[in-house]
Amino acid sequence: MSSSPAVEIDGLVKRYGGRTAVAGLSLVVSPGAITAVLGPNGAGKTTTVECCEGYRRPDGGSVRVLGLDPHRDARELRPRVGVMLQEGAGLYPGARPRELLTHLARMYAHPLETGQLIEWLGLHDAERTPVRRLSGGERQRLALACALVGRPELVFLDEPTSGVDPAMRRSIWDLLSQLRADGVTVVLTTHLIDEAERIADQVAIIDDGRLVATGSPAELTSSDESTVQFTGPPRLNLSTLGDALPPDAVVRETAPGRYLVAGTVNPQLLATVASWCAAHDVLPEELQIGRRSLEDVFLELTGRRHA
Ligand SMILES: Nc1ncnc2c1ncn2[C@@H]1O[C@H](COP(=O)(O)OP(=O)(O)OP(=O)(O)O)[C@@H](O)[C@H]1O
Repeated sequence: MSSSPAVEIDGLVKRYGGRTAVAGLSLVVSPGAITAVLGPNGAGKTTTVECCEGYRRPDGGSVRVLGLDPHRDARELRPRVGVMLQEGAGLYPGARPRELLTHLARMYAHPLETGQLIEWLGLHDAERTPVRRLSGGERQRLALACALVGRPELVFLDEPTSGVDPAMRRSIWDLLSQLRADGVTVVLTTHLIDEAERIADQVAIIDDGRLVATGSPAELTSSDESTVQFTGPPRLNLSTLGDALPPDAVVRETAPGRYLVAGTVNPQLLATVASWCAAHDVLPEELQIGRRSLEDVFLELTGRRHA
């Protein structure tokens, strides 16, 4: 497998009239990996992916996909790249899933077997239903099938599991993991942080048209900072606990009766919390040490503005 990047975005800028949707974004996507692009609504995820798909022309910077220019080399890239647009856009409303997939399969040299795709994506009951009558989740799955039917080397999936029920979501995750095992590069956008955490090798967090963090889920959540959480009676006066904690630690009540201490967690910090509880006659029903989740990191990086 080649080790050159599957996608290389360098200083990408895209404007819509006076609005800058992507503001100098750089990102390198490794081949044969699953990369999840996360970001708040309007962060510029779809615009970035559409520049990679060749649907939009950058106003600045450069994009290389499989070493090629998505616009200039569109013809060469088409058979090698699968695309799933947001909410299954681009499907003919009158087409039926089986005929649509069979038709698409004819355009590729080594397509996947249509029946197999229909089975993988649980579309057998809907294979003869016109697209316009499919449920939202069925349409999503059909769009995913259309992106995969040509056996692409690289797929761009815009929110592939949005509107899909939990069991089917897991099947899609399994399918994406299988694609990765076969050496396919997957780039997906999602609002589901647990999706990124479970299946992505690389996560890219975008905010305001810029890349604000990238790394594996473990890299993004690893830090000395962690948390102690405990439960007790609601509305405890935390000021004396705050005074007893080291300067880098903070405590707050996150929900009635649920308390969170964030900082450098070590045995001394735990002892401080336990002795404060003893002094205030608080028996914590639950007391646990936790790592920052990817969601904590995401909200820290993107949430302040939206809070
Ligand atoms: N064709 C367009 N014309 C004008 N503005 C647009 C156009 N497409 C997108 N935008 C704006 O560009 C910004 C980025 O949009 P984009 O769809 O890339 O964000 P996103 O991160 O994919 O958002 P979401 O999570 O809501 O799908 C938004 O403010 C959006 O309103």
